[in-house]
Amino acid sequence: MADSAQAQKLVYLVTGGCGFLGEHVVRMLLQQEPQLRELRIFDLHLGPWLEELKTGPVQVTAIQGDVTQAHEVAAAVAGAHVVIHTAGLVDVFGKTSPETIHEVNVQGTRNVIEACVQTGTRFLVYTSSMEVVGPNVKGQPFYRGNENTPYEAVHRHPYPCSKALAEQLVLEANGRKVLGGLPLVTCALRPTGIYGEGHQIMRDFYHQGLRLGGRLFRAIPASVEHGRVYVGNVAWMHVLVARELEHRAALMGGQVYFCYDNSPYKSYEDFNMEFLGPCGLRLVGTHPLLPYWLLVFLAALNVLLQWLLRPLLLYAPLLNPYTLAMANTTFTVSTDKARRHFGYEPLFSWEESRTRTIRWVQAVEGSAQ
Ligand SMILES: NC(=O)c1ccc[n+]([C@@H]2O[C@H](COP(=O)([O-])OP(=O)(O)OC[C@H]3O[C@@H](n4cnc5c(N)ncnc54)[C@H](O)[C@@H]3O)[C@@H](O)[C@H]2O)c1
Ligand SMILES: C[C@@H](CO)CCC[C@@H](C)[C@H]1CC[C@H]2[C@@H]3[C@H](O)C=C4C[C@@H](O)CC[C@]4(C)[C@H]3CC[C@]12C
Repeated sequence: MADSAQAQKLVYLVTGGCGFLGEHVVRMLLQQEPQLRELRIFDLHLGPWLEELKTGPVQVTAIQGDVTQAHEVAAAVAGAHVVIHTAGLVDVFGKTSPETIHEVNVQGTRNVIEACVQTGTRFLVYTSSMEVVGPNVKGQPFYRGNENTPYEAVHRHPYPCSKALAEQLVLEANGRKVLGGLPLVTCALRPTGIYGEGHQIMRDFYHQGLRLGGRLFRAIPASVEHGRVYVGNVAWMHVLVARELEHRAALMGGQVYFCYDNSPYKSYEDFNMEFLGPCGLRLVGTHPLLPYWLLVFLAALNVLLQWLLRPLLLYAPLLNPYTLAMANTTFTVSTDKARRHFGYEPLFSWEESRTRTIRWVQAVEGSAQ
């Protein structure tokens, strides 16, 4: 693929290309992949910003479609050299049913794999998640672990269950013969908590802080480390993996890679303050202001309220037993596997990631006034 004879010859498909991560992958591909001839963007909801991309040298094809519909996926995949499958239902707040999460994340991924096999697409990059590993239901810490660190990955929540099943399907599909007889090459990227421009939960915390008079209240001990990675670096990893899969198929096929960069190890709340602080918010308390048992109680109460109110409205607050466990369990990554296997170095330094995210929050602030 590196031959100059093949310059501007490649067709890529990004599923979920209008999501938070997907948009960054799309923009990164257009900036950093000189061999791109056509970029297909497949999503349930197409963003208006796609229009501005259509004036460049690469043909941008927007496809409104549903990954749960095998025929729609097959039509989008046909003729693509590489598929980057980021589409998924990211729901840890009980907004959607477990069945729907399974349908989109697991059956949707199965449809993508089958479409590759049936139409002859050889390279598939899957956006998995740290949650495929943990934190597990026992709340055991994963302290600066890597892809080989032993950890009991046991889940009950529909979202991590679905991501784990989908990842397994993708890895097992590595080596399957696609139309034409050549082997499918797959791999999975596992981001930790992604942050950056477009991060909805950061926006929610920001607005919550504004409603509380510029304050947020510490709920989680500062000593609990939570892994975070900048969206631009996650997108860059996807671009690199997609590019290198053909050249290093034997090494990279069937592999998993955590997504990492130089973002500091901090608690979830302290990390958010790196951006919300410069935007005028203050985190009150050096220790959690409420005892942990009370948070557990409030989280359980939210589940009950969600269930009681379901016939009337969707009550989906940030705090529930699962999100509390996630925020309250150390889970951080320290690895260089991506560097060793495909030469990954973060494209954005921590300072730049931070500055970009702060600028984005400030713009959100401007637009909210
Ligand atoms: N946000 C994070 O912190 C994080 C961390 C680890 C992994 N991930 C994974 O990264 C991927 C992208 O997550 P995100 O945070 O950008 O979420 P997102 O919700 O912003 O983006 C997901 C996109 O998928 C699309 N989509 C959903 N259902 C679809 C369907 N049935 N058919 C077609 N498209 C559909 C949505 O419209 C959306 O544009 C997901 O697979 C998620 O599991 C996210
Ligand atoms: C107890 C609250 C007091 O402030 C804090 C609640 C925070 C939670 C809403 C978030 C804590 C950890 C987050 C998750 C994590 O960063 C990794 C994720 C993986 C990814 O695949 C999807 C998003 C998420 C589940 C992310 C969601 C929000 C948290 C649970």
